[in-house]
Amino acid sequence: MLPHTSAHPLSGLGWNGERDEQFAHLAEAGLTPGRIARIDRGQCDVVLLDPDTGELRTVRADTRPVTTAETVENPCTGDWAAVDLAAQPMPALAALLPRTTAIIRKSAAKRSDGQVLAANIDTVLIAVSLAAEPDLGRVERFLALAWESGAHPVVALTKADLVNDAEFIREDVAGVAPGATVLVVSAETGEGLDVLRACVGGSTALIGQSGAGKSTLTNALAGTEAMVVQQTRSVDEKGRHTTTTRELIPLPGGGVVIDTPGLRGVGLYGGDGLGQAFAEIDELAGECRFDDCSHRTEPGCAVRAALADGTLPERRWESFLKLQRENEWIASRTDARLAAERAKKWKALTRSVRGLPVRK
Ligand SMILES: Nc1nc2c(ncn2[C@@H]2O[C@H](COP(=O)(O)OP(=O)(O)OP(=O)(O)O)[C@@H](O)[C@H]2O)c(=O)[nH]1
Ligand SMILES: [Zn+2]
Repeated sequence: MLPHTSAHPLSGLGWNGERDEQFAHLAEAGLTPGRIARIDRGQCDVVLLDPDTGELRTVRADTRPVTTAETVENPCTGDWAAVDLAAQPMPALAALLPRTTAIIRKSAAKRSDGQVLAANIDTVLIAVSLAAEPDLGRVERFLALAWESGAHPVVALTKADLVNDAEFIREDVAGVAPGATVLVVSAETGEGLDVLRACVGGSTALIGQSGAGKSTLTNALAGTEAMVVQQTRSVDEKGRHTTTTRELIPLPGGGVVIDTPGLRGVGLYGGDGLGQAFAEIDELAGECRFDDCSHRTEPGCAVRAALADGTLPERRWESFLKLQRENEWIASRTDARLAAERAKKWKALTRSVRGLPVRK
């Protein structure tokens, strides 16, 4: 087993002792750990430590061996995978490690399966431009999605150089973002970037509307060292391949930014992210006289009372109801079931790799 100190060559990409332990059986079977940087129709770019040179490199691998009909289980950017470098005709993914977090998008209104956009994210960085008045409903939607993923949300109000009441707007946004960090930044003047850097250790996924300043923020965070992962020859190809790691961008101080096209403009998918994004409504509902209060006509309704005296703004309540309606259709397919299935598959796989029972 590889030592899991901070000096581990993969630790900058998010590898840690827990993953090292999970991977032990697979390493014994001759597989190499790698982090998926990009998915592309049946294949992916995966960043791994070359077993021969000990250096990081990007390898093109076949994703089909770990692809199933359950789309939410399929490999995505940010997943840690076990790579079979010796597979023919090209390297192939042999297994995915269990995810710590995942950003999931429902694929179409009538279908109940989701698409995983990014996995193993520690922070969801929500970029919101100060160039126009922030759409609080949209911010709330992003926040619910972020909480839902299991990662911690940070809202970056970008382009602060364009306004002179940034702090005022920050307070407004912070008011609809309980539990989240809300920062004011400018890539133009450098304002707030140090604080932002301190907030985005580990793996950060970027979401936000087109033009919100996501690419600019990534560049500011990554600096000129963005491309430390060199493109090198893949095992079975003569030439250099042309794909880049631009969707999994290593940061100079360690950690990565994940910026994939799929993340740009995402919806919601089930669960209690909504409860966290609207924590004060959750709390109010707990104070209603009836446990199953629908907050419409019941006596002793704390939500109605808060709406009446203005402590709960009508806009905030409407926004909550709208997102809740969007979420309802998915309620029967819980994340718990998906997690259980994944754990089952994982056990079966490690067992088959090693031919031994797996420790719990
Ligand atoms: N004044 C000012 N302009 C900025 C700042 N950050 C970004 N911009 C500008 O805003 C525009 C959009 O920035 P991008 O970084 O491309 O935004 P994006 O979110 O990546 O946009 P998409 O790629 O469309 O999703 C560009 O013209 C940037 O130059 C800033 O801090 N200040
Ligand atoms: Zn109520």
